[in-house]
Amino acid sequence: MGDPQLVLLFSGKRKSGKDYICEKIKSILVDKCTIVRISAPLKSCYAQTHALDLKELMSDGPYKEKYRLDMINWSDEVRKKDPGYFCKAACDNAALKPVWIVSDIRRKTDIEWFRETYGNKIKTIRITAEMKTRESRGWIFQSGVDDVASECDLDDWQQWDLEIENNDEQQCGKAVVEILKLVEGI
Ligand SMILES: Nc1ncnc2c1ncn2[C@@H]1O[C@H](COP(=O)(O)OP(=O)(O)OP(=O)(O)O)[C@@H](O)[C@H]1O
Repeated sequence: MGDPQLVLLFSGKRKSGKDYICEKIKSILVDKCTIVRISAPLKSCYAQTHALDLKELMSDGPYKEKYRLDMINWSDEVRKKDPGYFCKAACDNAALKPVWIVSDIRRKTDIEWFRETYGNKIKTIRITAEMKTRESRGWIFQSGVDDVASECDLDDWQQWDLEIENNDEQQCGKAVVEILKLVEGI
């Protein structure tokens, strides 16, 4: 594993647009960055141990939603033994680039692991969108998913380097400008 110069940690509720914004940043920074998904080793390990289709699980469709609840519960068991397990696995597999875009930070323990590992190279970014926006993007409240730690643990965390709203393209454009300021000089 090579160390990056800057690690951008993105958090947000389901359908707030984490992936969408991370892909936009990636399309601008291109070879300077890579997207790191904590969900990647998590899903690959889950698919392997449960004999499931990893490609479908990685996509943004009904297959992922069908298994989300069970995956959350299974991954919680792994985290109980080692809270940084999936963060470390994701970083071990990440490409050597100056900027890492971690698209799916969900827990305080995720941030703690990155802080312990990468120190002041980390910047934390919270993406928010109104409930009606998230609904228009397909979000439907699901008990056991939207009311548990994987979705709510960072709701009361207040040390974000950047808090951005993503309800429309205009806000998204502003957000991208703010995020790119964090990358200046790298
Ligand atoms: N600013 C935007 N303008 C238009 N569409 C958007 C915008 N932001 C997100 N979307 C769309 O909303 C949907 C959800 O976005 P995305 O998958 O990025 O959310 P997410 O926060 O990663 O969700 P999840 O946690 O469920 O993976 C996608 O179809 C995406 O294209």
